[in-house]
Amino acid sequence: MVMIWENLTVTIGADKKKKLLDGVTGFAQPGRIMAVMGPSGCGKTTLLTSLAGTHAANVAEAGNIQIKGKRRNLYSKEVSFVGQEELFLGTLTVKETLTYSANMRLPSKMTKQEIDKVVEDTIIEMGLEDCANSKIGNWHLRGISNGEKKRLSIGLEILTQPFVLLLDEPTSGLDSASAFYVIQALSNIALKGKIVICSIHQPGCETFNIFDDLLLLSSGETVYFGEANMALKFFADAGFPCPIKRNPSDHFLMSINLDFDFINEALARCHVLIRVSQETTILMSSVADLPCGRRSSATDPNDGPVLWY
Ligand SMILES: Nc1ncnc2c1ncn2[C@@H]1O[C@H](COP(=O)(O)OP(=O)(O)OP(=O)(O)O)[C@@H](O)[C@H]1O
Repeated sequence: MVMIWENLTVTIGADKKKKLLDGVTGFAQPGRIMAVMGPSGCGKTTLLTSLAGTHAANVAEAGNIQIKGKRRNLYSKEVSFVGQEELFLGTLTVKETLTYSANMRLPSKMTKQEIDKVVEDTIIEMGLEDCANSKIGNWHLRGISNGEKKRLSIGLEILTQPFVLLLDEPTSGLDSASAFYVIQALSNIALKGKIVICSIHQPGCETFNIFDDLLLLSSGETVYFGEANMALKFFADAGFPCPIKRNPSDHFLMSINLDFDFINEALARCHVLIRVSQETTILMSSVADLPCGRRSSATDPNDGPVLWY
């Protein structure tokens, strides 16, 4: 019941020499929310659009993406992608926008009452009750807040109940409290048995703590992939302890930015950065049997880093 991406390589150019992603491997489980982090330009959006099957026409993709044991189908309704762009009709209210989209996208055999129920549930799930009847707004009409717009974008995608929800920086431009609220809402969606993966830039401590899993990228390569709460130990073991009072996510990015070759070498010495290998392939094929949901090991402080490949 997992989503797997194996040896994912994305290149541009006729000669396919420039690699935007270089053999990235990982998996995501239902019931868990994963953060994709890394410096600007490291390939976060590229990874998410590849997983969603919506990458630009000028890039070439190689590798294997599977959902529930089957190769990802580009036209599958199981995967939804929420990009950074928000395109709304400013003169419609939040509820009108959701109702319009629900009528267009939900099965035509559904009755008006059933569609209204889906819209109401989505409004509650995304905490949009207070602004349900407010106009979204545009350049000359003051409307809902940026945080509410982000939650509306997510609401539009969860109308169809996708199994996998991919989001590109759902908290960009939000203050820390609004960002926390958005990620909390996404975590609640994951808890309903969905896979949620989102890129995020330097979340605050409280927001970071919501994430179950973390994928850290640098220059299109994996630096860390595992449980989010084990990343600090991972970096400390590799010789990059997080100073007291520094935000962990700041620390990861600062360490990566030091010198990728240096950190890569240090991490490899610790036998924790393991590149795609024969063993990985075997391990990857066995993750399909993992149970869904948050694992008890995440709460056991005596456990070492759980490295999934
Ligand atoms: N279609 C494309 N054509 C050419 N170059 C591209 C294309 N898509 C991405 N890139 C380049 O690939 C690299 C990774 O881009 P990507 O948008 O995935 O990074 P990111 O980690 O999401 O960055 P940011 O945090 O700044 O949004 C960048 O150098 C970008 O310029």
